[in-house]
Amino acid sequence: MPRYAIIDSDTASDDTIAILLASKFFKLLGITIVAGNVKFENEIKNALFTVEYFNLDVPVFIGSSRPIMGKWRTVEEVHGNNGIGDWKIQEPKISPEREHAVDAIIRLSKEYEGELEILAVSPLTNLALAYLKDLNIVKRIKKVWIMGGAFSRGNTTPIAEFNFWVDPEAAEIVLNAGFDITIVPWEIAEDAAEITDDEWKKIESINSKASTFFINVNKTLREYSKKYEGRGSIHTDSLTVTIAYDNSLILQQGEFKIDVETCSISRGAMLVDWYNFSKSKNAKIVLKADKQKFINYLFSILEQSA
Ligand SMILES: O=c1[nH]cnc2c1ncn2[C@@H]1O[C@H](CO)[C@@H](O)[C@H]1O
Repeated sequence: MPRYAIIDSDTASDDTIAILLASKFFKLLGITIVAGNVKFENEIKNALFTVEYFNLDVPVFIGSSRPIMGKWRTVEEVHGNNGIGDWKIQEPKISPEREHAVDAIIRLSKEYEGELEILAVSPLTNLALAYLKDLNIVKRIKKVWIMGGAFSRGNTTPIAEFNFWVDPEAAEIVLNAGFDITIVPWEIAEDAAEITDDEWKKIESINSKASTFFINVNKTLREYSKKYEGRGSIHTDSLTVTIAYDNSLILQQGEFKIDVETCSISRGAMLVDWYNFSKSKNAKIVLKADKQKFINYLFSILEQSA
């Protein structure tokens, strides 16, 4: 039985690998683009390039080019000016679909009612807008996997992770809509999705079409991580997609009421109601993930010279 998914992506560096993994693990019905990591035109181009490079038969839908309310900044310093390590690529020959991403999410949720999973490795703007346009989407979508939120070690502000920080209002809307949600937070990925020097060298030496792609698109991410965070690059989006595919990667999880702070200095912070003061729960959260299993999946796909 195939599993059906849409990946929602602000396509830069690790997002492209998450797209590749998702296309292997799921019947991928679409890539929906949302504002986040880098200039919007470059995100679209990176998604199209990924589809073309790996010959994927997956449509790309353009979504929201800005968050719902707040101001945000793109992070070219993390991903490279073009979002993929400044790799000089040719203009993709394929084009995005004319249908808007929000409409595509709503339509596909009807066509694949009860079977569609959303892999949200991005700010949650598109999904929030789809929900606001059609509240019944909640009943039709099987599962929402979210890469987002930090417990207390933010990668964008001292307390906020990038995806929640870019559009905290969207995150708050999605978290409280009633979806079946599992969140993979930043710190969990720091532990389970770091590519060390050793692993980076091993990937280089695979020398397949996919490993060459991996090294090129993640070059700036790696340099940034080494220089500013003092370790290897963190492949959170790829980890989230792999966890969605194989739940045995989850070594520990909990279910809590989770909110996102939308005010001033703590904007984008994830609030976990550890002691259940609110007497309610709205999402599961991964607390520990299996790094070895993740690496095995990643390497096995990079070794297939697609
Ligand atoms: O410094 C960073 N390291 C890794 N990913 C980042 C960084 N900044 C933004 N992102 C993006 O935000 C999510 C993780 O927070 C990922 O989805 C990634 O695409």
